[in-house]
Amino acid sequence: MKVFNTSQIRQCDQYTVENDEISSIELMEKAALACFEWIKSQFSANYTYYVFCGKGNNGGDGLAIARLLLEENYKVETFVIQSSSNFSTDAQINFDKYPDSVSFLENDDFEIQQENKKIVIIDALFGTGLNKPLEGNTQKIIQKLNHIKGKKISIDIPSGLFSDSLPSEDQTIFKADVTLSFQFYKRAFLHVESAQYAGKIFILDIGLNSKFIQDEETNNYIISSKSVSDNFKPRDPFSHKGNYGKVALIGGSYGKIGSISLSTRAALKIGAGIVFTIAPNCGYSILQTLAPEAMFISGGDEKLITEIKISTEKTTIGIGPGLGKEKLTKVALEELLKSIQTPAVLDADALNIISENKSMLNLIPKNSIITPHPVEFARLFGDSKDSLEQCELAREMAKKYNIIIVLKGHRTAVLTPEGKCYYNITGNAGMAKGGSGDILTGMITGLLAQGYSPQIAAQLGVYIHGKAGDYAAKKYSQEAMTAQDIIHRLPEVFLNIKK
Ligand SMILES: NC(=O)C1=CN([C@@H]2O[C@H](COP(=O)(O)OP(=O)(O)OC[C@H]3O[C@@H](n4cnc5c(N)ncnc54)[C@H](O)[C@@H]3O)[C@@H](O)[C@H]2O)[C@@H](O)CC1
Ligand SMILES: [K+]
Repeated sequence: MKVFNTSQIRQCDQYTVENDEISSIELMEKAALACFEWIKSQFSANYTYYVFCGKGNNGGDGLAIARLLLEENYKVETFVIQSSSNFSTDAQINFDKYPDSVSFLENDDFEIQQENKKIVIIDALFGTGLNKPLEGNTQKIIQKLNHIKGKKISIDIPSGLFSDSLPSEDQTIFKADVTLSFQFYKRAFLHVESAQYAGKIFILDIGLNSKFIQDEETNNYIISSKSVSDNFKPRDPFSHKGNYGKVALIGGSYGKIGSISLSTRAALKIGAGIVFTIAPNCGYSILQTLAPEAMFISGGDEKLITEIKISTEKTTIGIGPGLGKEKLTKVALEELLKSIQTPAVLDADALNIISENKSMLNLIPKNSIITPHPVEFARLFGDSKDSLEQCELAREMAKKYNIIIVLKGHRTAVLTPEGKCYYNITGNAGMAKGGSGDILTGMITGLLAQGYSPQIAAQLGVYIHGKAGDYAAKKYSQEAMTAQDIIHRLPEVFLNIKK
């Protein structure tokens, strides 16, 4: 699913009005109707709705929503911000059509009866037309709204937030519980510094022109459930284990055998045919017990990996979880990287070793997948001022080193050597725990071994990992779920992809 910037969304709007049988006012009505239907499905008529509108098209949406609510006998109070600018053409039409009186706000002295707890505040003050951070009365109005208790819904985007950039710390922005956005994810919804204002995001299809959407180019995408199903390869009834690849997960050190055992189990559970684990000897009994389906290969020493004895020709390597950074381990990693010709997966301490020996970056085989979290990424490639800047740096590094970077975070992003960014929107805060990353490494390595291209293995891996995490949270709660629970929920994910 494509992510467009504000100017592309505006062009798409315009293209739709010029090429489809729909006028801009009809498009606004369609957008308002979609919001109204969503609101109706979630809230009863017992709520009082306070609708705050600006004078642009976002305000026009708000006025139309308020009218639709009134027409179905919901209790509605509508406010319009008084400003020197005129209503946009379509907002004026909706203002004229509004069947009740509205209150014009010159400052923040409006009242909302809070003893009646059932209130919904609808923010239709500013949308994608915001041209600078809010100040003066508009700023005060939003600050006051942010202190009022009630359900808060932003239309299209929280007022005060820009679609394509991140806010400064002192920027005033409406804090929504829910954002009902039209047709597309906005980049601001995909970065933690701005997404926190949007709450839960629902994308409402308002039928914008599909040819424009198909033809218009972008470098940013959402990994959709459809693209996952389209890329998924069901197992062939006539196949044998050799058809599903050979994996070697390499990692673990004394006290950190758990991490490589999680990777091993994830690789098995995601469908890899044959799985080896290369770990220090202290891991032997643990691994043979926790993952009896996998074979153990000694890493050469009791407590750390000092040698990696595996033919890399037909084996897909995933290396890093719990590996440690001992000098002998570093040498073993270096030797391994020099010997691999095919894409591998590098995580955790494998990346930390490379960040302490930057020349090793050039040893990473072409089209390999690295899976750093933001701190590991910064160690490898330097600091960034925020997550958007880090994402752009990752895009450059993916191109420069010809690798796929899975930048883990609130919304994990997969950056490709062609400069594309694929955001993952599955997953939840229950996954922000030790072990989640080890599992992701196992999953991506297991998918790569099964013949998925590195880019697709990375995309499927992050999507499936997040989705399994969502099933785990549903069953065990975000608080109580552990990384192992993510592995246990993989069956639900596969059964659903197949549906
Ligand atoms: N994308 C789409 O397909 C559709 C978009 N629509 C709506 O149109 C919106 C965009 O509308 P507009 O381009 O009219 O813009 P907005 O409604 O976001 O804002 C423009 C208005 O806000 C004022 N303004 C901008 N920045 C300000 C600031 N910092 N302080 C004070 N005033 C400021 C402008 O003077 C203007 O009056 C979208 O967000 C969406 O809600 C819908 O009507 C239907 C279809
Ligand atoms: K808004």
